Amino acid sequence: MTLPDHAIVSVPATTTNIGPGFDCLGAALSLRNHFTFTRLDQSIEPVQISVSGLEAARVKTNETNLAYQAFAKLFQHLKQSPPLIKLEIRLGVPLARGLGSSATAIVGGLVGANVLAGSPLSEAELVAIAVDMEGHPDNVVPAMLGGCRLAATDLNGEWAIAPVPWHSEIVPVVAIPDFELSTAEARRVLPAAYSRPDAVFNMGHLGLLLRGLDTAHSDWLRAALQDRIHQPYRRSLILGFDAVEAAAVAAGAYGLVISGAGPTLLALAHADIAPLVAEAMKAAWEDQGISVQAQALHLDPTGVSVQV
Ligand SMILES: Nc1ncnc2c1ncn2[C@@H]1O[C@H](COP(=O)(O)OP(=O)(O)O)[C@@H](O)[C@H]1O
Ligand SMILES: N[C@@H](CCOP(=O)(O)O)C(=O)O
Repeated sequence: MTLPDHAIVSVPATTTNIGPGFDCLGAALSLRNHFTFTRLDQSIEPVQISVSGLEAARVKTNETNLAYQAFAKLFQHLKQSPPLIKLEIRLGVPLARGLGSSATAIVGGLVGANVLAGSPLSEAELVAIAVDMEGHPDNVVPAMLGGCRLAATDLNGEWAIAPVPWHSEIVPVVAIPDFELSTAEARRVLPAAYSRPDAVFNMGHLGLLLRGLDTAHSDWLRAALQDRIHQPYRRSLILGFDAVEAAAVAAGAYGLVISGAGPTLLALAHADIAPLVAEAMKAAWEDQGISVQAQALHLDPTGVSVQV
């Protein structure tokens, strides 16, 4: 069998948690990173990496690059040496902002390696390795599969993944500030255990959110976006959170949550007012002296895609 020498892998950004769905709910968004893998016959280095686009200078160009680490991990899983490659990365997803940039790198590297290896692994096997590398499923699952997804383990510890219907009138609006917050740092502030009232609060709100996303029932959505598992501990890491939340709600959003581990803030809004909500969030954050990019996005239905 002749193995492919080339693969262009495109992976969407993701927004996760969406209020009460900590570490289990996430949705793919209409921003993408591209990873081009080309097999080399000869090279002094195992990988030659170049990065272009948004904040390119901040991405590592040696073997510690996360996309390359994922590429090498897949060959390690196959008990093979990774081929010599050139890896070209084109960035459209801002780094360390709570939009799943690390998940794009993990999914991009694993899928690129699988293509160059002749596609020996199934989608489910790739998802399992990706979750293992990322440490939680909510980014890598929608990055791989597209849409909004809920992921939980089954009785054997395998991932049971359900698509979450998302009403077309509900628009995700993101405000992306010009400062970073690493996911590892934002996880360190979380408690190790929670009270029964807090657990019950989040179970009820996650259930309500799933029904609200399906129906666009505004009262359910307004109530559902509350959370007691991560946001109470993280909001103080995000200067301007209260002002941006107040502005989004005043402009008519159903509510505002931290996207992933932050610092990007995500409002859900009816399609008719989404651009106004984006403007209000941007103005409120700029009033705090912070540069911000705000935009109404849409859900990415596709997930990872490959051109050989
Ligand atoms: N396209 C990429 N290629 C290689 N590594 C990346 C890429 N995007 C992100 N990373 C790595 O992931 C880190 C950010 O991960 P993380 O703190 O989890 O933030 P995010 O919320 O964006 O996933 C970056 O500092 C970088 O090391
Ligand atoms: N559930 C995770 C999600 C982290 O997402 P990221 O996009 O910030 O990497 C968490 O909340 O820690």
